[in-house]
Amino acid sequence: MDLKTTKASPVLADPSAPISKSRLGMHSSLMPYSQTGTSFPSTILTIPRKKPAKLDDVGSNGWLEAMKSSSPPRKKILKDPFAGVSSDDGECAYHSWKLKFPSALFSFEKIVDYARDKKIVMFLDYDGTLSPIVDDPDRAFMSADMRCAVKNVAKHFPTAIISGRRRDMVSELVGLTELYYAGSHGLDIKFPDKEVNLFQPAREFLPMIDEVFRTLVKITSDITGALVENHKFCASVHYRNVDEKSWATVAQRVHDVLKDYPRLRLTHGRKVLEVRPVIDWNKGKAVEFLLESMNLGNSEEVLPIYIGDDRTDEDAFKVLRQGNRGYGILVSSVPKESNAFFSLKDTEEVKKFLKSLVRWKEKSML
Ligand SMILES: O=P(O)(O)OC[C@H]1O[C@H](O[C@H]2O[C@H](CO)[C@@H](O)[C@H](O)[C@H]2O)[C@H](O)[C@@H](O)[C@@H]1O
Repeated sequence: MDLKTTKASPVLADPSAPISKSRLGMHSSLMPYSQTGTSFPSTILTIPRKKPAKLDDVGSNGWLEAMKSSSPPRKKILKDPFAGVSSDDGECAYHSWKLKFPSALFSFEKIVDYARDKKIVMFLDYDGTLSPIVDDPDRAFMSADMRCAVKNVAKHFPTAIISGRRRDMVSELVGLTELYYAGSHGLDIKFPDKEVNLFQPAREFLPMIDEVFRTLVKITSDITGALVENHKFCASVHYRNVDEKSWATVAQRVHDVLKDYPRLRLTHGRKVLEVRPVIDWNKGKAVEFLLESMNLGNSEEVLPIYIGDDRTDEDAFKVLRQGNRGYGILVSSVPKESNAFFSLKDTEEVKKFLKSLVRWKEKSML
């Protein structure tokens, strides 16, 4: 582990110690609906050696179901709670869903009213949040206008990009050196404008990920449309461009490879299978770590806002919700179960929200 910049260590000495309400920065008054859970998840890092439970075929362990429901088309009945319940009357379902997850644009006054005496810290996912979902992951570019919006946000609030992509790739796509970057689902963190200051809690997994990446490339090479990306601390197997009839083959082959790697696990993203180290670290832990590193982890005066569209963003939403510490905003145009508080429909609405925040801040400074 290489940790050079932070004053506060992310590793808590006693994760079971009680945490006071003031430390949590409780602010239930603005919650759109009732909150549960007040315990602060510790940022302590553990690397379990235990073999995770695995089932023998992808049909029986829900992989296929999860694959079918990821990134769902609007007009489809879906059972997965993370996938939504859209149907032919999808519009209607979407509107009633928004009663539970109100639009962050519609609730903007409420949000900034609450933020008035607080320091906002902005966390942004990349794919599906800053750049629209496209078929080719290499062509997921954010618009110049979005870049400008993020740049302006970062002038006023500490801003971090938290992505499943490898850090150097996402930082190149965003192209703003003044931001914090957490790549590989938070496993590779870099502070702004500093070349060497990194936090990489899964360094020991590098050779293993590299090896598994090569194997995944090999075993999917005959599946038309399959694409494997090496994200340094994790690997992604894309099936967005694979004929649905072959999804079971993709799943089974990835599953078979993972049998030989008990220290790796699989998570589901949007038409992507993500192979990650079995360590107690995720986007939520990265958010906690970054707040601590900024010396902003322990205050009622801080309001973290996290915007993301994916299941992996749920870990971050959960952290903000469990501690009632800040706001998760889910980007989705279909109803989905989520730990977020608010919603935005798409990247255009994300941009509007960011611009509104900048306008509000600049006005408040006059
Ligand atoms: O955490 P994120 O920044 O949201 O990254 C998650 C994954 O994003 C990318 O894949 C997704 O976007 C692609 C481009 O729009 C799309 O083709 C793909 O189907 C989506 O899953 C990235 O390529 C993955 O490696 C990331 O894990």
